[in-house]
Amino acid sequence: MSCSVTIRNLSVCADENLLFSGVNLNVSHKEKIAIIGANGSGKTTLLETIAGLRNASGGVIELFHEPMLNLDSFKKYRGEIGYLFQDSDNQFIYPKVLEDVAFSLLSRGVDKDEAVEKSREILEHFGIWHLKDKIVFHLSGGEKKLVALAGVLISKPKILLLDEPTTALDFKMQTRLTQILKSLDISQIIVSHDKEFVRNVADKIYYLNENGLSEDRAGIL
Ligand SMILES: Nc1ncnc2c1ncn2[C@@H]1O[C@H](COP(=O)(O)OP(=O)(O)OP(=O)(O)O)[C@@H](O)[C@H]1O
Repeated sequence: MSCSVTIRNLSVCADENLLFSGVNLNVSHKEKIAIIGANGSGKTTLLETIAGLRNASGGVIELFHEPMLNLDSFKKYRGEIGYLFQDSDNQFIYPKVLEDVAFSLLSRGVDKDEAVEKSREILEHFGIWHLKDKIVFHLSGGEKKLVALAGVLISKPKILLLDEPTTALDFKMQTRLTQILKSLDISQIIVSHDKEFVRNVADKIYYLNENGLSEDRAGIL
């Protein structure tokens, strides 16, 4: 089976302290997996390392079967990886919703009318077209999350990394997000404390601690 992300014996330090070691993971083409674990166990750090935003201390990350030998190697796949940050405010580049969602297409040279049309499509699909002229920083936490996700998905990444996607979402928004993620036929790595949500979305759930990832095969976590 074709794997989008393969991790072998990964270890990562923060401030020279070993956070975790022995992390092994295969995320196949279109597979959805979730990572849970205690506060401070390194879930966000692991996602950042997979995205090439920080250095590993040891081990190998392969994207699309190609080993990422240094942070420069990740550049080739930057357009294939979508990253939804834990704090949506870190995601926004433009002050207005429509401009922000269109940004990644415009930055790739897509013509303005086409970028606006694609933005309209995704905002309508998410049920938030009415927010198009709002200032992103004035939105509710849940609205911000959906706008940020629209901005990530508009460029059609092949791998989606999501850090605590349900934070600030009420039940209705969470249901909407669950439907959106389940309908996406791309590889997803979801970091979350929300076990019910990940059971609904993910094919596999892993628990992270300092000794690596263990899969919750029995469904007891
Ligand atoms: N750039 C950094 N410099 C120093 N320490 C860091 C850095 N990034 C993360 N850490 C530390 O590494 C540890 C793991 O942080 P991380 O955010 O990855 O954990 P987490 O499992 O995502 O936590 P939470 O569930 O609370 O979001 C924390 O103790 C954090 O303070």
